[in-house]
Amino acid sequence: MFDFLSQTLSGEPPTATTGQTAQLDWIWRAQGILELSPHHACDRAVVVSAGIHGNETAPIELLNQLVSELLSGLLPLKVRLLVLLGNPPSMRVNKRFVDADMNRMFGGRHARFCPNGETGRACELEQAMALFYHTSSAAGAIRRFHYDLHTAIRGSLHVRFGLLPLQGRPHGAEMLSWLDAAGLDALVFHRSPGGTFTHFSSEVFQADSCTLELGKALPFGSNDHQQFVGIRHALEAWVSEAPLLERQANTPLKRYRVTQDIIRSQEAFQLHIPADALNFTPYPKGFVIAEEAGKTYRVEAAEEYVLFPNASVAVGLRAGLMLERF
Ligand SMILES: O=C(O)CCC(=O)N[C@@H](CCC(=O)O)C(=O)O
Ligand SMILES: [Zn+2]
Repeated sequence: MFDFLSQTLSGEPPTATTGQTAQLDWIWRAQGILELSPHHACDRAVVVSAGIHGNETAPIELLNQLVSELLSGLLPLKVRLLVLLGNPPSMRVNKRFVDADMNRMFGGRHARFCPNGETGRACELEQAMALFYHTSSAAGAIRRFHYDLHTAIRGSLHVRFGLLPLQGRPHGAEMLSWLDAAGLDALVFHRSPGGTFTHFSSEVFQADSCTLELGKALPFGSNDHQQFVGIRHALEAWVSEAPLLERQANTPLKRYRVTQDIIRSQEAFQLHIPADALNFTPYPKGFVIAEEAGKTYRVEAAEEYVLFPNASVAVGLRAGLMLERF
């Protein structure tokens, strides 16, 4: 039985690209792209992805462990499952990306970037997802889900949280209660379309999709896996259709919506959020968040919370989000 992560990091295909166990069939579709199907019929098609940013290693290790448990028969598989390790070249060098941020390229936006490894990979992942959802539908698995796992650059006042893409239909109740039971601290609702992988799966395939932020980004081998036990159990329960225990956290899940997408549209761009500010730090009305020629971003509500502030993004990309509670 091959180790999916080692195989992906090696850059080589496995000796056999298909196989089966007592419970499932697997197909290695390409580097970092593995499909698993149970022998019995099922109605869910689930995509789990990690490593869209190569330095966010804990979720990559988490998915690798999930694959090992499934392939060894330790965990029963009850859904059709596509496991994606997003950006192997950036995983090899422990960087968020090699040339450009892939999580701004989905939904065909890769065509707007200078062609590079990430534009090609974003296109390959879109096609792998399309093939998976279509073949799953043909096999009767018509309920689509996508969880894209990340860790953040900064520390955070909410350690574990989900980001839900903008969509024209309500977010699925089953996914929302799973996120609650998984012990997340907060949910953030986007209010504009984006080039993220979850926006793509939600918009194009009507999947119930969520970006999961699970802690702070650290290199391979440096993660404290105790911090990821809750989400590991939640993912195991999801793919094996086992009941998930009630939420263990003693505070209810908080809800935020995006009030402002801070875009760096020029080279000369100043962000007034200190380097050590944690995600979800509140700022008062009137506070100047960022400035560039002809544009000043200010806190407009009584209080807004900052998320993912980053002045060094490429021109044209998101340099942070401002949020409000609701
Ligand atoms: O810590 C940071 O600055 C970024 C962490 C990260 O990669 N977050 C995702 C969120 C995607 C979303 O908005 O759904 C990203 O920025 O791509
Ligand atoms: Zn990320």
